[in-house]
Amino acid sequence: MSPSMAQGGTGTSSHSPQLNGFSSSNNPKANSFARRQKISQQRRSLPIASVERRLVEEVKNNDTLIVVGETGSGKTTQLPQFLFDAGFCRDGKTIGITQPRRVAAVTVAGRVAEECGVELGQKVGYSIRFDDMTTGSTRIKYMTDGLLLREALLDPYLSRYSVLIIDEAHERTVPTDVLLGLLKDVQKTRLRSINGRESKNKNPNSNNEEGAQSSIFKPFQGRKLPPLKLIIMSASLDARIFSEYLGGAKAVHVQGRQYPVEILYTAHPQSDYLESVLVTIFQVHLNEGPGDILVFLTGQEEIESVERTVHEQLRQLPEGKRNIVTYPIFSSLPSEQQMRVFAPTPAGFRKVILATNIAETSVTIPGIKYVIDPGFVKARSYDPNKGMESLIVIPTSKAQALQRSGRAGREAPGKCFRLYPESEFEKLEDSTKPEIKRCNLSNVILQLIALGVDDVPGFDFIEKPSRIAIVKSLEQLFLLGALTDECKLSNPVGHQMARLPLDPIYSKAIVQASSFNCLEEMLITVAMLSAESIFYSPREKSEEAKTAMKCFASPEGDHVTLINVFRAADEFLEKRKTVTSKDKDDKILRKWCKENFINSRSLRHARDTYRQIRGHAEQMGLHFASCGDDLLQFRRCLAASFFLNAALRQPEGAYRALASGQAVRIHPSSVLNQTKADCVIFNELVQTSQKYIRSVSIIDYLWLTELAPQFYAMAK
Ligand SMILES: Nc1ncnc2c1ncn2[C@@H]1O[C@H](COP(=O)(O)OP(=O)(O)OP(=O)(O)O)[C@@H](O)[C@H]1O
Repeated sequence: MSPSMAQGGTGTSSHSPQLNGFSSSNNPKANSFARRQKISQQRRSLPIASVERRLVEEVKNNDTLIVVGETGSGKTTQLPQFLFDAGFCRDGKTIGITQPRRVAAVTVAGRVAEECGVELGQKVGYSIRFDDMTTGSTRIKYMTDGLLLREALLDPYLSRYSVLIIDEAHERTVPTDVLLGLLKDVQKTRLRSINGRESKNKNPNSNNEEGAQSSIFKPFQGRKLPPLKLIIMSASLDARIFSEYLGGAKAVHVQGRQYPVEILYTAHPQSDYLESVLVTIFQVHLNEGPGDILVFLTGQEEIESVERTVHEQLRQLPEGKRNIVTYPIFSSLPSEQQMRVFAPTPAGFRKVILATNIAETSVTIPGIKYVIDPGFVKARSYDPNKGMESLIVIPTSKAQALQRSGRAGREAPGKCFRLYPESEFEKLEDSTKPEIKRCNLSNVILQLIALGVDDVPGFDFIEKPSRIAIVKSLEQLFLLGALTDECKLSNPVGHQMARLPLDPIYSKAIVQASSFNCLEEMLITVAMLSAESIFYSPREKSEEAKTAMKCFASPEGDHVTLINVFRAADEFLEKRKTVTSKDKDDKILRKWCKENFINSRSLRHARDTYRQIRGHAEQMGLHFASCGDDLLQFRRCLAASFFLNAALRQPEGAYRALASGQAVRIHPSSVLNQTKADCVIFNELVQTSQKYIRSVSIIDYLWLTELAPQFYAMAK
């Protein structure tokens, strides 16, 4: 396909190409005084600036407040500063703001620190898993919702906070939903600690008044705690649902947006949205004025494939028009690489950012004027009856489409190209189905129990997960040995599992590996499994890639194969002895990866993750050992950990997953694709044309009854 080919229907109006003279909002040479002036003027022009006084009054008068305002109106960056200025951090208290995504917490904190003229980590900071940029002086703290939930494990009353803002609540991530229930309770407990003061949310119709329901926490006996102000915030929120849940909380709407975003639809549905993405990128590049492009795709593989094709097609353009630089951003990309998308666009170039929904909410990426939205997202899906979680590509909701278009129009007017007809937009769901209704709950349940919630089905969820999903997850935790018969954390396994920031099945594998003398191998395995697609196979070199993979392939399966890759990279670096400079290491490793058809981004992610979980395991005092060449021991540990994902070969050649009874096949990317092992364990089930299992290793069927009698003795 020629990049200059115009495809009817995206509705772009033609502009004469203006390929030179791109400007970036982040000129590093700008004099700091001028920059401060500019920022202060920008702040004053935000829609939220005109309602500062009113918002502060509303927060003073209401313990819980819902704030809804257009994308880019200034909620995330300004409201915490208004509250700080109004004295909410007196007595050394902190204002905490949660974000569903790490990248948003980090970049917004950076922006607010700059607006306040302070160094990041002083008055303004952020805290995300494995990265804490706060100090004793931090008063405005951005963090992920998951991190605040973990903080609650250490301080159930979250006593350092005077205000907690749950931002982007429409995303309805599991941690956000759970936090809402917990924070309601923290508010009640804190109020009770000050002479049973009445809540300031006065709603005669509310059946959720303070005291109507008993606290999940033990009665508070101790010092008086200041009241907690709770603010729920989003651009695309059905305020009614939240208000009803939060005892009739008041909703405030911030009117207006800073710059308009023109929305364009295709005339017809697109049969191949990736093709349409490519056409639209080049159409914008060749026909529209200056400005960077943000494209939403569903995952790493798709992003990397579009990135390659953009570069191939660029070569076909006249020399003066090849001025595109591409940057990917997805969750498993190491954070320094994620941050590259926020850097100023090189002079004379147009930046094209290829992103998953990681860049959908909260972030402001300087320079973005055009958004291309094919309308799809990869979402978790869970079938509690089969106990199987999978990732599927589904259409976005209207709320997501709105958030995506809101990434343009933040510094100047923008355009959003939705690659589907307007009639399709009308058919989209209004909001995204809450994650808690479509994922395995064992992780969150383990955390709730660790927080002291005894009656998980009775927990005050904003929308209750199905009873069967709760029961299945409790059953899974019990089978993993995390819970006792009384549904308490077991000692020490359950407590150890709750301390590890991983899915329980992986926490169990790590705790278990310690007693199988193969902790090192299991840490590598879990780290490698956390990265998407370690092997990389370009279409035009698929035979070479297959040969390269054979050098690492183990007849025992994918887990040992992944360990082989990890260790080969380590040995290679060791031989080159380049530990003096991380940059040099990275460069050499990238070259090695390229030669061996390994995805260097994924390997770097795995190496980072390995270091982080190893740190946790060491802190917990787990017995650190390697089983060396005795991989039998390691495979027995795989069976003892992942026994819920075992499959038996059937006479006709397919496999049957033992826990769910589903017919599955080994994925073509597995090293065991051609083998005829009788019994295997796996880590992932993907549904494409049929059900495939990925990350597969051979085990002995008898190990299951020996090592997991709690399940296989029952199942017999
Ligand atoms: N890193 C940044 N660089 C430049 N401008 C920024 C940056 N962050 C924020 N801004 C400016 O501040 C405005 C308000 O951003 P803010 O994140 O507070 O809005 P919001 O209402 O929370 O939006 P959303 O609902 O999309 O999260 C942006 O539209 C943009 O003009």
